[in-house]
Amino acid sequence: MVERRTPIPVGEAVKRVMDFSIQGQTEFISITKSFGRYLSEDITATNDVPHFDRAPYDGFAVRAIDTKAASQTNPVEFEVVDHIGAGLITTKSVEAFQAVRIMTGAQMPSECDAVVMLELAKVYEKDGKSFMSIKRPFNPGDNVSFRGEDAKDGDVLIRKGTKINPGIQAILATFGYAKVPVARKPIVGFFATGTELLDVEDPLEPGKIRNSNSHMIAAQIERAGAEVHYFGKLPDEFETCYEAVKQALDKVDMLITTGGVSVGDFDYLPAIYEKIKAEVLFNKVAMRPGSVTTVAQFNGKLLFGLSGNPSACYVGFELYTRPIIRKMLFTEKPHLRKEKAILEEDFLKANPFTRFVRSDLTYKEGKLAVSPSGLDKSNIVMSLAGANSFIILPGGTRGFEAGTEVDVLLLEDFTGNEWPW
Ligand SMILES: Nc1nc2c(c(=O)[nH]1)N[C@H]1C(S)=C(S)[C@@H](COP(=O)(O)OP(=O)(O)OC[C@H]3O[C@@H](n4cnc5c(N)ncnc54)[C@H](O)[C@@H]3O)O[C@H]1N2
Ligand code: MOO
Ligand SMILES: [Mg+2]
Repeated sequence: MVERRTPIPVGEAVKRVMDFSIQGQTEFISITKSFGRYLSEDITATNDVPHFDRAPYDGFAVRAIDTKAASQTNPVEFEVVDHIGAGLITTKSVEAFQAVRIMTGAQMPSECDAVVMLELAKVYEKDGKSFMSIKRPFNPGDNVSFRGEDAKDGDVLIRKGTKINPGIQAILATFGYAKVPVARKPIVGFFATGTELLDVEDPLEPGKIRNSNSHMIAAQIERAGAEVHYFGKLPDEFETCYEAVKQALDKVDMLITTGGVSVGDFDYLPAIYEKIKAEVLFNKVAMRPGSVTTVAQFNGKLLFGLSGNPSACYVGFELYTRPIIRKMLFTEKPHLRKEKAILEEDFLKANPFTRFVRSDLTYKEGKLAVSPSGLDKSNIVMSLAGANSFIILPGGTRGFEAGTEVDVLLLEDFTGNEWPW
């Protein structure tokens, strides 16, 4: 008698995975290697930025009070007592009707509170001394970039769990983070199972297919922010698969297999979980594709038995494996980000189970529009290339017409979503 499995709702399956106790770890890496990694601690300003008042223009630093009487008919003259560029500070004390020629980025002389742009000053020499004159008054603070205007010492600037982008790299450098606290990348191992599988470089043979899941999953692991550890492909042989899975578990933080997880005669994953005494969290989910997705735990490690069918495998990873990886990367929003979009074409199939349709989400005149990126069957590979999202069609619904607003999950987003969607 074939085993009967009871499907559980997607939300329950997600919860069982996310309740699994697994923590991220911090490592410190050079800032030069930190782009694209995830912060494991909040980043706080360690000083004011800028940490001194400075000139935002090339010009003359003056005391605003000395400029009050300046007008078109009454130029006011200043003696230029020093000349500084960025990185230098003046040693002069600026007295009434004196100015320092100052370049963008240089620290303001302490007595000065305004900068006259070069274009507004008339420059000349008299008796071997430098002078400039202006024909308009300035207020205190005019053309000054103030200490702390960009950030104040102690400000929390970036939350842990954020993916480091080029702007964050600039912030890390600004505050002297030569070593950056980032989440250690979880090591995600995986096997592709199936006697039918050929390697990419192999010529086709009758009954055999090239192993596409490995390359797809490797990229999904990387996109999720984890480290890929590919153990290779396995034939559908119980002992071989059992030994391989058992030994691989020591080398990884979690282990994925693709294929061999359904009720077929050569689907050995269920028996392997039993033999290693793994606790199965679920083995049937009310979703399409990916209903056979199985998750088990053994010795503090999760085992993801993803379907062999490419589309089902892809969806299973995004819904269950990616969020737990993201949790280990310290984010508070580990799930795929959900948005609403207008369905661009009819999708008239009924949905006994919740359906995750691989789809192409675009902007149309300021709104989000979405359409399936190919055939909606779990064995289909081609629809995956154009998929940047999943349309969620709830279980128990009949069909959806073009123009309907639907929920979509974003695959290329790195901010994420809290649970529930
Ligand atoms: N009697 C039943 N049969 C099936 C059921 C069921 O409930 N009762 N479920 C179906 C569903 S739904 C799915 S999904 C598949 C899941 O099968 P498995 O996860 O056991 O995967 P396999 O049987 O090993 O392979 C399925 C399919 O995928 C191809 N495959 C496998 N690995 C790869 C790979 N690395 N690259 C590309 N393609 C791969 C494989 O050749 C098969 O065609 O079971 C249904 N059957
Ligand atoms: O698990 Mo299967 O992918 O539902 O088609
Ligand atoms: Mg099978």
